[in-house]
Amino acid sequence: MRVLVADHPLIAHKLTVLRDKNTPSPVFRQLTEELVTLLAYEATRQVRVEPVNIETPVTSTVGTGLVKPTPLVVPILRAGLGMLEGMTRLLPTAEVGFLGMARNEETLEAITYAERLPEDLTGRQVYVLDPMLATGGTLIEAFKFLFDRGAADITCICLLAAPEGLAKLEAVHGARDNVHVVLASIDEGLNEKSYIVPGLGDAGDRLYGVVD
Ligand SMILES: O=P(O)(O)OC[C@H]1O[C@H](OP(=O)(O)OP(=O)(O)O)[C@H](O)[C@@H]1O
Ligand SMILES: O=c1cc[nH]c(=O)[nH]1
Ligand SMILES: [Mg+2]
Repeated sequence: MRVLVADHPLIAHKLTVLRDKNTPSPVFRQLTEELVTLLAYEATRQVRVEPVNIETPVTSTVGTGLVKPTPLVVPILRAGLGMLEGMTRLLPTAEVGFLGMARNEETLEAITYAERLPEDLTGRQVYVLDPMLATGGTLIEAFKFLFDRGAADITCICLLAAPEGLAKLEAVHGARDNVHVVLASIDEGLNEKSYIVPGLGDAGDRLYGVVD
């Protein structure tokens, strides 16, 4: 498993505004999209490409095309949905599948309440979108789902991770060279409610303004 924390002053700045409890939902949504586009630039470094022959107005040349089938992007509802637009802006031909998952805030168990993915993911590159990696329970379930269907490799883009969640993911997938996590920040840790500290609060609530 490879973990990459994107190191860029604009990412740090946008993340700071996102963390601020006074940032309203419309600004939060806009910043989330912008951050994802910046992180996606790093996360897609290993996207599969092949040579393609094209004609420019001047001559024939060999360029670069995405290998088909193109990658599958999987936002984890709700909060991951706020990252979709920022991702598809960079990868407009990607297909999109959906996983609806919610963490039970008492047991911290991740429950899957919706799934709309291709049955067969054999050989596919998959990009999972979820802003928060807290205990890691949600991503471990999501990755299991995708690998069980044959996904070849998984790159997850998150905004924040807690060291505890990363360690849990590492314990399950550490030996794999086909799991990548791209982040804007590794925060200090989890509080007594397993929220990320300093964090940004509940990402779904802040994106959509509904407190659950
Ligand atoms: O690493 P974990 O401890 O599993 O927690 C992280 C999960 O919690 C949040 O979703 P939530 O369950 O709040 O659902 P929501 O997106 O509908 O708000 C977040 O978007 C992750 O999916
Ligand atoms: O800090 C956290 C932890 C889980 N889910 C969130 O949205 N935020
Ligand atoms: Mg939530």
